Amino acid sequence: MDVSASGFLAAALSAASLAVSQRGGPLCRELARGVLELSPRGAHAATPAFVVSAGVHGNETAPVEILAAIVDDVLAGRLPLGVRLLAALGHPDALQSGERYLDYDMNRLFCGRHALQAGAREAARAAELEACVGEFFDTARGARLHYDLHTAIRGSVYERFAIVPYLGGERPARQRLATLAGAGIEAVLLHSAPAATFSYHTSHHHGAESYTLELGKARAFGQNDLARFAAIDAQLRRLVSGEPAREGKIPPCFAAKYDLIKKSEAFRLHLDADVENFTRLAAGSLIAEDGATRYVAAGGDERILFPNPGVKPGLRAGIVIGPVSP
Ligand SMILES: O=C(O)CCC(=O)N[C@@H](CCC(=O)O)C(=O)O
Ligand SMILES: [Zn+2]
Repeated sequence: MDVSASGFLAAALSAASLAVSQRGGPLCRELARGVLELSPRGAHAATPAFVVSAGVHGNETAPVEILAAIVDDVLAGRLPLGVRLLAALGHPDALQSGERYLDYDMNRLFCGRHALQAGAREAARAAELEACVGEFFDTARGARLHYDLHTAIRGSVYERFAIVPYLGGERPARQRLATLAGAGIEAVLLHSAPAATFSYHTSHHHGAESYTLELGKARAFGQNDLARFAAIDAQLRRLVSGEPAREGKIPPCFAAKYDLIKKSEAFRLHLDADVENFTRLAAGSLIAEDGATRYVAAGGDERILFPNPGVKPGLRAGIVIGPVSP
């Protein structure tokens, strides 16, 4: 890592305990490496419980810098705390090496899926994070919110977008979409099936209002232009301090139609190497093929999200999406 880290981030990266004064400030409990629970004095069961995670992928560093600065500000008394906050730096070892993952994509290992990849370093960490959020939400009787902060490998037609985990066929309330817009979110993808992601885990197993937030392009520590993240930073600070969230105009919504699954090493993606997320797919064009399986665009404003032929066989190599009304 080529930037000097301090406070919460430095402690997580070096696997050291964070030295926190417990006098007067919020109550502070370290649940695991890089996982800190902060509670205002006088918090009770109905106090809103907010999980903010970042760095589930080790190459996505801007959200980590933002979350770490917020935690440091709360601990130093520069930002008031109005909720119970669980701040989680997802994968400190991958953050150290600047890689998306070390052995296996951790955002495919939640909902107990880690048991199927027991040898992977991410399996143990996914299980640990599941235990931390389980303990955190266990006593929460008020609002439960989870923002899992990411950045994307590619550029995007919509620079900042939210992914709503599958809600069993329900649509998120319009007010929730307005709150995402207030965080600078320009488009929303609704998943159409369960997944083994962190946001689906907290939504499905803990009844949280959960999102994966894609906030820009993935860059290494020291190379982020944090001004591009000002809207999410401001919204997080409002939510953490218990102020009303800012709302904006309902963003365009899309739904996942199907995943491009890389079944074998024969998988070929037939899109430009630099194609952006949310690029329209011309009707009838060949998107990808994998042996005898051919993925052809159906038209009707179909678009591509997260195309990545480099994933391990068995995993998602892209999502074909289409517009839906919010
Ligand atoms: O840029 C990419 O190809 C991947 C960015 C990323 O990490 N996205 C998340 C989305 C999770 C979800 O579908 O909720 C991921 O792939 O894990
Ligand atoms: Zn990610």
